[in-house]
Amino acid sequence: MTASDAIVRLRQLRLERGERAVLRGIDLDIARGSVVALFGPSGSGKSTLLSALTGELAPAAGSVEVLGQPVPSAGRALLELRKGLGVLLQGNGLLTDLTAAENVALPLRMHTDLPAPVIERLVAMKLHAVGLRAAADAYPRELSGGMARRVALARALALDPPLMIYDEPLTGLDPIACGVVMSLVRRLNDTLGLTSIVVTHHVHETLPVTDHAVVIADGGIVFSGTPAELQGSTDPLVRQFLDGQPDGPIPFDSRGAGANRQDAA
Ligand SMILES: Nc1ncnc2c1ncn2[C@@H]1O[C@H](COP(=O)(O)OP(=O)(O)OP(=O)(O)O)[C@@H](O)[C@H]1O
Repeated sequence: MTASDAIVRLRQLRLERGERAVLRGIDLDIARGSVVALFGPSGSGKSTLLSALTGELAPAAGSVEVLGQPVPSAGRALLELRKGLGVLLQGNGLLTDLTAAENVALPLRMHTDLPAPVIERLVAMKLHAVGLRAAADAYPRELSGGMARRVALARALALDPPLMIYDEPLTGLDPIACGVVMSLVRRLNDTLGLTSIVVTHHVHETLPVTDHAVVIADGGIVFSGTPAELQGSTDPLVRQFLDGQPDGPIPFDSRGAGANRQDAA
């Protein structure tokens, strides 16, 4: 992969929470146009890694480049970079007293000076993209969990960000809604020319739409490759995670174990 193919480049990245290194020595390139799944046991540092991409957490060492530039630590430059990131956080974050359309319009109202009729048209397009144009006037409480997630997705897409970041997009959804959301992630990625990073525990629902899978555990990347390579992996850490075994190299309480390892690092 050449530098221009990578939309995210991490080099010898070390991320700390408090005094403790959650991740260290992370090298990773994410190819433009790909859907990349980031897996790992609870507490392994997936959300922490996302925080580094969005500039919420500065590296303790190493570098983070997103959209071809080092992530600024603060100020206007960081706000500008964030406009290029569509982030769907855990939970939908929809405002309950606004309709679906009003929720999707929020980022456009906040970050652009577009006239109201243009915003209305853009909102209709985004809702159409997630298959919910007819639900424009519904309030979040009137939507199913899967529909609400898709409205949140439309809102994350509002400013046409080239990079989408999904943190646990399937939590709380039934299997059918999981399938719908993951197919949508893939379809939007391809039709809109995006790059997508999906952090999730839902390995089996996610792998079919994924180009590249990364597993983090024990403070580092323990696997990086295609879904087929992941499924064929014989690495005990990877197998334990994939097969959901309680006993294995990853201690059951991975948060505590990580803390101990870092003390030694
Ligand atoms: N704001 C914070 N302050 C201090 N420690 C934190 C903070 N956020 C996360 N941590 C710690 O950092 C470690 C990694 O947490 P993180 O949330 O990144 O893991 P995760 O892989 O996303 O977990 P999960 O799958 O449960 O969401 C954990 O030990 C967690 O307790």
